[in-house]
Amino acid sequence: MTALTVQPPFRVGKIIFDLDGTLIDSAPDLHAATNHVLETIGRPHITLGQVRHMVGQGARRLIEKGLTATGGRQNHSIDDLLPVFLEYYGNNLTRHGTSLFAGGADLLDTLSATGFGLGLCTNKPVALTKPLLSALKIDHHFGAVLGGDSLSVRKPDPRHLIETADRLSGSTGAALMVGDSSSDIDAAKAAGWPSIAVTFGYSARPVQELGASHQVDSLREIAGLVLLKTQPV
Ligand SMILES: O=C(O)COP(=O)(O)O
Repeated sequence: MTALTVQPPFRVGKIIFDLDGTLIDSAPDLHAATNHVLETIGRPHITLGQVRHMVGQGARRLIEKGLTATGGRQNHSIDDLLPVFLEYYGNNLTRHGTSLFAGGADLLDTLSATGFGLGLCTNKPVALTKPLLSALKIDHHFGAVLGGDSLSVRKPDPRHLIETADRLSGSTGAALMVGDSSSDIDAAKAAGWPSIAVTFGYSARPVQELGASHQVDSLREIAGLVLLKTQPV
């Protein structure tokens, strides 16, 4: 864990997680789906490293960035390419190796057992999020799951986080956001929440510049940090 100068004492009953780049390494399958779209319009493939920095603002933005990286938008319509992406990705959510980051399963088990209300707030379409959580066997931990299309707003709009927390039943008190990108941390700041940024995710910006309350180099650090600084309320 990297200690920052400001360390507010967490006192939260709810923890909201981002998905891609935070709990799961989904880049291999997002990479394959993006290249499938590019292939259908005769564009060259892009690398896994490029895709890692393109994830976090939903499927439309990923396709747009894939086009930009391979010659520009030109006359291609995202509306036409989105179904191609969603069909391929929906059929291949874990085929190329999408998996939990190290320590993810234990972390969720510990937090659930301790009584935290856990929510998931991602910019991924919700219809793909739920089967992915099931495939990775972590769906039962989350009392609320919101995707990028669940509301009319999405991260970095704080209402996406706040609504996720509000839909958690049986837990009260303030919430903590755990994420990897500026969308996550900006949304938490706008909501007035503390946040933990993971350093192993997909942020295009250096994580220390995101302004999170804390940052961690592994999911394994979070239980100790949260249990140390919070009492579920
Ligand atoms: O960009 C996406 O599809 C999802 O990204 P997120 O899970 O980091 O919000």
